[in-house]
Amino acid sequence: MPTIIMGKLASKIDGSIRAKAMTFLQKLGTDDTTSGLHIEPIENAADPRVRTGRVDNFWRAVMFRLDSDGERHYVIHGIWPHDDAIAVARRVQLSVNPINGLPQIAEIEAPAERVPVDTKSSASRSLLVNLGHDRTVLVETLGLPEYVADQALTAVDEDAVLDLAQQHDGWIGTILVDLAAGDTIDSVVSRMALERAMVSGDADTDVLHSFKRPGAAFQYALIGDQDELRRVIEGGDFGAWRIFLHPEQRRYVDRSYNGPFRLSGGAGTGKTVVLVHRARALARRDPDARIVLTTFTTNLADALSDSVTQLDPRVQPVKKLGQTGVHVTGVDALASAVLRVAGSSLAASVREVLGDDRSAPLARTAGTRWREVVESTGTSLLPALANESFLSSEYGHVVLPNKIHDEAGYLRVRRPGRGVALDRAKRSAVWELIAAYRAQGRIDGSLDFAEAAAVAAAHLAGQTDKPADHVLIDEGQDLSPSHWQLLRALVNEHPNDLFIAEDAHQRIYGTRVVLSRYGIPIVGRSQRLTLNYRTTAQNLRYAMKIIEGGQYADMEDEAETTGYRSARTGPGPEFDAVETLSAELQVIGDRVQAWVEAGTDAGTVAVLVPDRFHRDRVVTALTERGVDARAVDRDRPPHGRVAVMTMHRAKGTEFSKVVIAADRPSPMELARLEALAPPERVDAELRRRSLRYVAATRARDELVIVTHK
Ligand SMILES: Nc1ncnc2c1ncn2[C@@H]1O[C@H](COP(=O)(O)OP(=O)(O)OP(=O)(O)O)[C@@H](O)[C@H]1O
Repeated sequence: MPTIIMGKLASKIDGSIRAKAMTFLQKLGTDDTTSGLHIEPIENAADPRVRTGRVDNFWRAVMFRLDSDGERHYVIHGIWPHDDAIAVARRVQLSVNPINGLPQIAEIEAPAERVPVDTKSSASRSLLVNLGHDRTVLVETLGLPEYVADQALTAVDEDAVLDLAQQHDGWIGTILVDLAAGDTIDSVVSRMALERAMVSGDADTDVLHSFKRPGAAFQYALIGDQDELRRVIEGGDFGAWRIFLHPEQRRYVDRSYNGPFRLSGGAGTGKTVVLVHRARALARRDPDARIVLTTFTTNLADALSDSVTQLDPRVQPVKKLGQTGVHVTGVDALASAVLRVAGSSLAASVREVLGDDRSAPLARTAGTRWREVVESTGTSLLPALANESFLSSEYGHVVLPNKIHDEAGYLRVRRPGRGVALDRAKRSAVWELIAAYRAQGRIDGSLDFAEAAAVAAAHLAGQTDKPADHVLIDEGQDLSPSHWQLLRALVNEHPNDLFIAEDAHQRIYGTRVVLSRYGIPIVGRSQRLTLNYRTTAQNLRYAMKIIEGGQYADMEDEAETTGYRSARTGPGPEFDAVETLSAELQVIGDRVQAWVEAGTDAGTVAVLVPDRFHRDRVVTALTERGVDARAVDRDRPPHGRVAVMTMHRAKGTEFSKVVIAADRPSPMELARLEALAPPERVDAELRRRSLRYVAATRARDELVIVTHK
């Protein structure tokens, strides 16, 4: 039975022939002598291994046949109309790159067709020359084909190198993107896992070996079975993440870590993809393992769960914490699950954390409680401290994790990283409010979300028999100290216990956490992803400007860096300035309607707005114009309808085309910010910027920003 090696290019099959291509490839993978396939060599072909096959009367597949150790492989290069396919088949040549050992398909052109490049005259204006590169290093260290190196060396700026990268799928394009972003040669070699070719032959065995190198996996996949084949073909470009992993992603999926590991990376750099693949890899490696895949909200968990099933239908997420398999859930739901099964033994943990009892620990305290307490308690504190934002953060970062029960304990406790300094009198006044908050909780018998996580953590900390073997966490930047205590307590300390994905620039909730303060030392086990797969270079530049200059720090308390790059290009973001709300609704309607009327699937369009009030107005305005739009809240974005959602809800989603209604803060919001203590205000400003950054990075292709004059 021949093995199919699917190229990424070939997986982007025209929708109209997808079903026929599937039938063709299925038959080929079963028996290449099946009648009707017409697997034929081509006369005078540049590569004697090239074959064409009959998909239907009109379409032909172009492939390479490789025979090694009695096994046959077909590398699928692509599918074209008959005459084009023959022409392509004549001129393509498969070889092993003699420098980096990766497979390379070159098109042998007539000499006149390739315009000679004058690298000398353009050298002074060349981006890559100015970055210190020359032809020798591009060709002899990285293995770029000579003509690609020459073209790259004449490109004057980043855009010109990216344009060239667009013409080369796979490792050549990816290396060019890295070079355009200013990477050193050493870091390109390491990111792409380039290794010197061991054998420089082009025998079938050598070529086959080249397809199995990590650097080739981003472009080629050895298809194991018919189901996988179907997923590759049906998924097309949108499904590429399931099959074609960048060597860097592959490394983080497969590698074993001797303790908690942190993977950071900007929006769209494939962090979630790594988590989902890693969950599957862990489940495959140990079918008895209990794997928890968690994130900040239930919506995000639903999306993660969908991705696990899309990646591999055999890894069906399991419903209950503690079951063998992959359990996908929001972190607060995780806390509730622990409390539910704890039963009567919970009382001791509640007392340990809060110093008192709760009669209904499964009920959640209302989110308005801090405000009510401040309003109903006469306090000597200035509004800069007597507000929900400061108090809930102080409670969550200092009081709960340290299990403080009384004023004396609060007066003694260290408050690292809290920014706002508190003298003794202020601490006493803060404690008075905290005590009032707790007293109300006692009356209700309930716990708030942070308390629930802290109690669940305390309950698990006392157990040796943990409910999980591996915990994988997405959106780590938004989690609170008690979430981290819970996650730490969920799994014993051992290799591959915690794997954390985070992006400091996308923290839109809560206050920053330093992991080592909550029993999660990373020490040297952290890496960053920098290649953005979602956003075009043009839109990425706009998004990066939003966070430029902000003092962001990561979960190890180090300044967060950027240096993100995109392999995709497209139109730059467009801006519409309006004066009134009705003008804004008009502009949003015009943009969305134009896209839909031009044939864009409405389900790939989204409008992102600051709040729910705004959202409902946009939905009404779009509906009145006859555009099928829906407000998205707890449910998944609708198929075939324009999604309208808050920027907070948009976290973790992506669309082809996005309109952002970038409202100015309301006078009330400005007054609220103004009243905060300076460090809190600085942090609130960072979160506001992060929210705009999150929104600006949701579009794959086109972005429109509607601003107020
Ligand atoms: N190896 C890959 N090949 C093709 N597409 C990929 C690859 N890895 C990720 N993608 C795509 O890039 C997009 C972003 O990936 P993902 O959601 O994992 O990024 P992220 O870093 O978690 O983003 P965010 O932080 O914005 O949620 C998705 O559309 C995903 O399918």
